[in-house]
Amino acid sequence: MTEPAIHCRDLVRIFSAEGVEVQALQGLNLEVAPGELTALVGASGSGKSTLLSILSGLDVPTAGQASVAGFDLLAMRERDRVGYRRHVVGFVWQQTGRNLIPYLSAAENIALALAVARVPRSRRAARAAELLELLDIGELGARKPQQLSGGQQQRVAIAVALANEPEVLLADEPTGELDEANSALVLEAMRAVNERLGVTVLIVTHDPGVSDHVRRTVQIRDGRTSTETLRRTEVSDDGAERHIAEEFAVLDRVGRLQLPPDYVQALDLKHRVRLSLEPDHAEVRKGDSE
Ligand SMILES: Nc1ncnc2c1ncn2[C@@H]1O[C@H](COP(=O)(O)OP(=O)(O)OP(=O)(O)O)[C@@H](O)[C@H]1O
Repeated sequence: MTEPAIHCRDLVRIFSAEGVEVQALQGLNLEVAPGELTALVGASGSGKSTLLSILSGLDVPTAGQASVAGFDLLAMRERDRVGYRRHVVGFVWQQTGRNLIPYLSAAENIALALAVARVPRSRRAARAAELLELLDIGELGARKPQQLSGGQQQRVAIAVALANEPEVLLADEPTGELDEANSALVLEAMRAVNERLGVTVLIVTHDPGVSDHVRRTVQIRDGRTSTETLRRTEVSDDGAERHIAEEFAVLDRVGRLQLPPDYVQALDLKHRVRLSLEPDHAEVRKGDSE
């Protein structure tokens, strides 16, 4: 079996602020295969940014396991972390200002990232042009960020993030400051780089439009992965295409799963529930006898 590009097992991150403990991640499990394009969604405060900070090597988990492209994020020393951020992962942040240097042109921003990635000077201009072309903004290389639309800036940011040829591209709300049309272009660009370069992509987002661009959406609730939606297209005999989306609950390694809150509410489930094993399924029923 190939090793997952992203692997988190029982991941815990506890923040202590003024004597109060916040469990941002409470035993999160996630596997992303190499070359997969996955969206991570969840309510505000569910732990998405915390997870992304850990995966990008900016934050260290309290307990559990986390590895990206075979790099163990708990065991890594500070010096290795710098190398990891420089060579293994690429990031795109929500704020366009955090991604690009305002006084450099799009091509110069990419060339700078190439310099940091130690690409020889003689190859930088051609590589920058290639990346701009890949992102469909080949003609915009000479423009400074403020001369570009938000969507164009984020596409330059993707090119910058790809400069070091990362194995994994991480994006935190890359469409958070964009309108619907620009969001679609940026998500499409993510999909295109995933397909053409084979880079593994994980996008954290609130954007409901993301479902049109990714096959797998993982939902985080209260610091754990709770459900997943997988989409596929079926072509019937008469050639008609049908888009199918199926939602799954996630079962962890020891057999735990989270029931969706609307199920719990609809059946008024509390504290204890009855479980029974049927030939081809399991049943969950209200536990208390009336
Ligand atoms: N540095 C910190 N110190 C204390 N608590 C923190 C810290 N960072 C995050 N938290 C808490 O951890 C929980 C998860 O936060 P996180 O930012 O990961 O959520 P999120 O899903 O990314 O939310 P949003 O969608 O609003 O960005 C929240 O309760 C948050 O208040």
